[in-house]
Amino acid sequence: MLRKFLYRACVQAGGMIEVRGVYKSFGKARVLEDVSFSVRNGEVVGFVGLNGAGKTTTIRITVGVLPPDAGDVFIDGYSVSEDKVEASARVGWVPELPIFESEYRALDYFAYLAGYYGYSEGEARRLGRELFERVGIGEAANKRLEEFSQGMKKRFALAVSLINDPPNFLFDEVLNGLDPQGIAFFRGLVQEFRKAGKAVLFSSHILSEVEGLADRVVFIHRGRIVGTYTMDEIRRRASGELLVSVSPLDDGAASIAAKYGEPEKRGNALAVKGFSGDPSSLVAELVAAGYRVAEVKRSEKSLEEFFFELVGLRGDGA
Ligand SMILES: Nc1ncnc2c1ncn2[C@@H]1O[C@H](COP(=O)(O)OP(=O)(O)OP(=O)(O)O)[C@@H](O)[C@H]1O
Repeated sequence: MLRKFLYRACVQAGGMIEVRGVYKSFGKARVLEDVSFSVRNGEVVGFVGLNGAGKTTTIRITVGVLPPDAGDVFIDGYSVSEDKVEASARVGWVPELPIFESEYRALDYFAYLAGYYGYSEGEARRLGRELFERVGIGEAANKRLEEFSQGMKKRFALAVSLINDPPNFLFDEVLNGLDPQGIAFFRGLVQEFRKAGKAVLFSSHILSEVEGLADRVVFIHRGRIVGTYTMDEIRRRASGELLVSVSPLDDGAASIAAKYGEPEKRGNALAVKGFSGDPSSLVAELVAAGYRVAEVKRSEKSLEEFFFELVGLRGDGA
């Protein structure tokens, strides 16, 4: 009780998602093991892992449609196990493959769902038209949901998740199936959410997809959290190495290079991992100290390589 009170005193408009020590098995297969992470208010967090890593299962537990075997999730301080109604009212969810009663017309079904949030029929229809316009399905209000493409279903699910303007959002592979216009719209929406202090978690199996959107990335592999990095850290680490062919290749050269990254000897060159700064300054420093520099080249490590390295796989997934 005190926790909730303190929590609400600290965070008013914004949201907060805290996943704590969650375990889940399906039959004998353990799918989540001690999964813990949090998303603070005003923060957009990418949830990245390969197919089958456990992203959807974590998200379903977080929104309260699947019970954890152990551990708990707190939404704005409310436990999804013990304060289910409060917790789920504070979170919007767009599932990976939204499934709706397909024979309904979009606006009719929206109005029916909005009824759960206390909207009258007329208010619900007004809100529906407004949100459909906002998410780009204004023209399709009277279409049957079975005629919707996967991308349109996602947009519809997004409109539904916006009904009560919750302070927390969970998007499962939301960019998958959206056209470029849809992706641009989603990026804009996430910016708005960030400004409004909402907590946003969105899953993807492609790290480069979350670039430009996420402030931080939580990596999951085989049901375990294997790392959490800010996007800046990822870029720094993935910005790669600078290979400097320098002679003599001695400790003095390495200590100069150490100002720019982590140097290690490789063949007749110094590989400076996590290089940051201007390569020409390093060259100038080496030359001023009496070294000869034959070649300098950057080996760009892509974001995907960073990810594969983190989870201990090669780029081909082997
Ligand atoms: N209801 C279920 N019954 C049995 N196994 C399940 C069930 N749901 C998920 N799994 C298994 O749990 C593991 C994690 O699945 P999950 O859908 O959470 O992964 P994911 O990271 O979301 O993958 P993707 O990127 O493919 O969507 C997989 O091995 C999957 O086969």
